[in-house]
Amino acid sequence: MGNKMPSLEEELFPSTPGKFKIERSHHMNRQIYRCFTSSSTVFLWTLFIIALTASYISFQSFIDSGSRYLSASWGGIQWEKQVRSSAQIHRHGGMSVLVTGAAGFVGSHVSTALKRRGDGVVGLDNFNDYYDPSLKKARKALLETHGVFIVEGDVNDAKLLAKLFDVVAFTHVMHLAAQAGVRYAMENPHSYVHSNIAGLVTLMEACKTANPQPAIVWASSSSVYGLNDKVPFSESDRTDQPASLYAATKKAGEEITHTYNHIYGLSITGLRFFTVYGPWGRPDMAYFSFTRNILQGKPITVYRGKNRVDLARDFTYIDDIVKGCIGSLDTSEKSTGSGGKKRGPAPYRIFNLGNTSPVTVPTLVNILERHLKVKAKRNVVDMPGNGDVPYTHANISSARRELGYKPTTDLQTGLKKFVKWYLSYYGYNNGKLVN
Ligand SMILES: O=C(O)[C@H]1O[C@H](OP(=O)(O)OP(=O)(O)OC[C@H]2O[C@@H](n3ccc(=O)[nH]c3=O)[C@H](O)[C@@H]2O)[C@H](O)[C@@H](O)[C@H]1O
Repeated sequence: MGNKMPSLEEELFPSTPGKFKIERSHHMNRQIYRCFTSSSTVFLWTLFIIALTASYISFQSFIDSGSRYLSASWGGIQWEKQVRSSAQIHRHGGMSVLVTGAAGFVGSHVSTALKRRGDGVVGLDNFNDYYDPSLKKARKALLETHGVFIVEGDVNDAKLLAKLFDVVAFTHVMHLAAQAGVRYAMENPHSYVHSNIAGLVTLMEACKTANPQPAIVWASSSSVYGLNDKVPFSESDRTDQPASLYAATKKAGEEITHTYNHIYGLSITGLRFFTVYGPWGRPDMAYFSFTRNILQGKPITVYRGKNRVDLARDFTYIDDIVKGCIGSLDTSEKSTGSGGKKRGPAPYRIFNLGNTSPVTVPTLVNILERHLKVKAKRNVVDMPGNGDVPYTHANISSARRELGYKPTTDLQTGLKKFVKWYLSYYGYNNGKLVN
């Protein structure tokens, strides 16, 4: 009877202090030990899992960056050095310009002109095969002799754009990278969405985030006038009736850039180019492909409009366009935002850059025949419903007033220069192929 069963409380907290001490400390030690061993196990396991996750993530990013450096042609100390040196400004009050589409027709000419007068220029081009990439490589090689470095990459590559803005505080972006061509849009519609819409948005995102934000000048197109039949075309005319997907993406570009101007304070100038031609031009364009076919004795297809009316274009010579581009860069005011925040209103401008004297396509062929001294084999067909418009004619009074734009080259003179370049580039001597 004397052996009373200890209560739970007594077992845990016995009344004899010494015992309590011993018992308690012994018990507590066991508890603490148990507790410690279990929490240390958890702790160690947690540490182990964190370490494992961290090493997995860093391994992944190592693989990612490794493969990026292996597959992409950008990045690294040497690359950054080339970018910085190309962006170097060599005149007082000069600018540093990122030229997208720098290996393209207009891009290569604008880049050369900027570099010549002492501005910093970094090119960006994806060298796609819409037309012979060897012509783009040749333009690149020529630009290198002028000290312009072209980064091989796409405007859809946000990481590359961020890197470029990280390496150089560009004051301006001359955005000329695009999927060009009116009729090709029926063959490959998605390439227009990829370059002219998605690529433009990616570039705008990079520009709005950049600090300082650059001012942007970019290539829209005369094709935005679409079915508008009020001539000459003025910037305030209707542009809501595009005749091709190409035109629709350029018009969308005007709206997209307007949004970035409105929300983020980006300074925007959109240039509506009118059928630009000249040396180092685009082989997909009529004057270029006609020249090739005439010299090779192949027939050319000349489209004709409704009621047998000849098609006509306000053909504009490349040097005039370059002056318009540079005038736009020089007069564009600064963007007002920084770090993605607007600080005040910024300018939003649109200009026609044309020649103001439309010429019919058959007249274009006559001029080429004279310069080439070869008769064309013409195949005249009714214009298929492929996105073409019958006639373009620019009213350039805004550009004249605000940019000092004044075209000086007529089609006859401009084509003479083109033919001279064509013959020497493709190795013709007196019209005969020499290599
Ligand atoms: O101003 C623009 O915004 C656009 O200009 C240019 O488009 P277009 O004016 O269509 O130039 P281009 O193809 O040289 O055809 C010229 C004429 O030849 C006719 N044409 C064409 C090909 C052919 O085989 N036969 C023919 O008669 C044809 O019907 C047309 O009447 C740019 O390519 C474009 O990217 C965009 O920048």
